[in-house]
Amino acid sequence: MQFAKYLPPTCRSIQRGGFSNAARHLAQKSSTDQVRIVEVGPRDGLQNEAKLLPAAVKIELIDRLSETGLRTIEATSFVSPKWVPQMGDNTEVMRGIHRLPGISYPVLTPNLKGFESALAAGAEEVAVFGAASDAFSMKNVNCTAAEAIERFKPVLAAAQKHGVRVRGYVSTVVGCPYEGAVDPQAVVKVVQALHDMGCYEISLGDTIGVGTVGSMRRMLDAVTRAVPAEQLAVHCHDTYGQALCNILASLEYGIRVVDASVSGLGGCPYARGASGNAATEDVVYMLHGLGLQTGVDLDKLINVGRYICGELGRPSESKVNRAWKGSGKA
Ligand SMILES: CC(C)(COP(=O)([O-])OP(=O)([O-])OC[C@H]1O[C@@H](n2cnc3c(N)ncnc32)[C@H](O)[C@@H]1OP(=O)([O-])[O-])[C@@H](O)C(=O)NCCC(=O)NCCSC(=O)C[C@@](C)(O)CC(=O)[O-]
Repeated sequence: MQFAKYLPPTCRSIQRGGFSNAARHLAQKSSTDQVRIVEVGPRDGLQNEAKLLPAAVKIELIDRLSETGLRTIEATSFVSPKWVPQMGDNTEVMRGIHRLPGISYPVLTPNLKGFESALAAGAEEVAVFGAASDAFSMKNVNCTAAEAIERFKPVLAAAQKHGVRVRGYVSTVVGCPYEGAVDPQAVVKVVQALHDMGCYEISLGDTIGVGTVGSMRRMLDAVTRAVPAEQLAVHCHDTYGQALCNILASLEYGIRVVDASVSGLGGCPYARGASGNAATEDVVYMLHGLGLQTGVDLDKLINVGRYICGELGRPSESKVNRAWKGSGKA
């Protein structure tokens, strides 16, 4: 993958009076603010791990995450097992987890078939996933971005009938692994379509983690003009180490829902070379440092990260988790 093509032609200086001023302002103005973290490790994380884990481990992971104070835990996806074999045990996982009151366990559903299977497995919230680039959409769901939107219409109709909440995703919001930089207006088009069809929240995915504060701001300037920040979330992969900066930039726009993956698990099966999401431990540490509340117990989360990394046989991608270990804190 040629990541250099995502860099802006000139290195723009930080706008709006500087990033640290903006962050200070944010912390002062919003000290009582709550940020909801959408934990995507069991789905986005494990869908791209080379090691196939048994359903029992996934269930244990979700149950342990449920004890950390997280309110949304994306559990699995109802996609074709030929496309993503790692999620082939979706029904077993959904039936096995111990659902706690006040916690939502959404699952991904690309089409009506997926929605019907998810419903049968007891899902009460689903997510449809579109993209701002046709090339990525073709690789990911075998149809164009516009065709994917058409497939979502019956899902939304069925969800409404069954009282199921629907979240929307837009992938490749700043860069596509096949097309390069993405025009913010292409993002607006998909966000608007998902909003109009009834998604209660739309998560903006920097799928391959090439975004910078500059490109995120250009995208968010356009998107927040079309849909209120209260109905948006951000989903930042950390390939270039920019995820936390990009999340902080989105907070400046009033976004208060952040997707993250425990210990930075995962990547995207259709974006070779992309690393996992921002690690939940690192996101929580940053948000708490800003005086924002998440309701998440960082000590417990650290232990969940260690549990799943132990099962996968690899070190945590979370810097906070590694530092906690070094400092003997947990
Ligand atoms: C969407 C399809 C199914 C289209 O795949 P297709 O081959 O075009 O589908 P089709 O309708 O032609 O059906 C082909 C076969 O798939 C079956 N099928 C059809 N639908 C389903 C279903 N729901 N569940 C199980 N099976 C299904 C269907 O029954 C049939 O089975 P056959 O007759 O050959 O035995 C496929 O492309 C697919 O499953 N893609 C999955 C892609 C995926 O999971 N990607 C990762 C998630 S997105 C992501 O990670 C990004 C995100 C959200 O995190 C945000 C970000 O970071 O940007």
